[in-house]
Amino acid sequence: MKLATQDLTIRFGGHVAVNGVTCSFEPGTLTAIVGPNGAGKTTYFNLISGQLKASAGTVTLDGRDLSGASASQRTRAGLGRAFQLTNLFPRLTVLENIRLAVQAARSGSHRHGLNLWSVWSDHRDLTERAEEILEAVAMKDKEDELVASLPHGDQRKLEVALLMALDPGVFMFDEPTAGMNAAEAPVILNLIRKLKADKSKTILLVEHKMDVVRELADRIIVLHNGTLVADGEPAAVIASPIVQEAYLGIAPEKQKEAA
Ligand SMILES: Nc1ncnc2c1ncn2[C@@H]1O[C@H](COP(=O)(O)OP(=O)(O)OP(=O)(O)O)[C@@H](O)[C@H]1O
Repeated sequence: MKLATQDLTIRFGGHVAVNGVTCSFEPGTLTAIVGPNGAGKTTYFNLISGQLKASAGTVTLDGRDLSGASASQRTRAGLGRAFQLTNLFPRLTVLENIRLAVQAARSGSHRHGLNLWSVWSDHRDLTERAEEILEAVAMKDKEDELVASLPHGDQRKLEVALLMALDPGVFMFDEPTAGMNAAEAPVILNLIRKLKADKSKTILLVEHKMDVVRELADRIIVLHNGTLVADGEPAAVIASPIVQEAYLGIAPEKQKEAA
């Protein structure tokens, strides 16, 4: 799905946190969003996903204007953001949570009425799909554990699993490996690599780790003080003076020395 923002802006009192950002994101492309702390990256995500209402500007998905839509309406329209755990059911197991998400994603396309055979076979299909997803995030061995009892890294992996289960057109990841250990992070990066291979998906990634950005991004956009200051092919954007200075903190004279 094609996602676009037009003049997207939000003010908090006198502070403009996102300032007239116009940008579009195409299927089959992973765009990394980088910028210094406080640049407006998470706020931009919140405006796209509907957690925050814009002061001005629009968000469209395949040309459909979602600016007035709630966060859950945007999710239904195909915008997928890695969920916070408040969206999970803490007293259900890992498998039950993922199965519910798979079911939510399929509802509408699988209506069989009250036929016990189809209810049973649906249940089996949903469980199989949920188990596949748990396998992909290396959590199959935890499927019977209660979500509330999971350590932090597993909870983060489960957020990604939930997003996979919902199978949106647009995937939005906000520092997906933050707080993960050395064994957990590669699992998530691998999943994002696989998603990239599915050319129908549009992927947005807010990420501070430049090695991850270099490897995964097809394109980088840079936010600085809420404004879009660079947009393009990764090598060119990383090499640009504005990124060297504003993001990597290298002063212009040091850039000359480094060159
Ligand atoms: N709800 C809010 N009320 C007031 N100011 C806010 C609010 N949310 C964000 N801001 C401000 O907007 C600016 C952008 O914040 P944001 O969290 O989007 O930056 P970021 O680029 O994601 O930073 P980081 O890399 O540290 O996560 C900051 O100055 C922040 O203090």
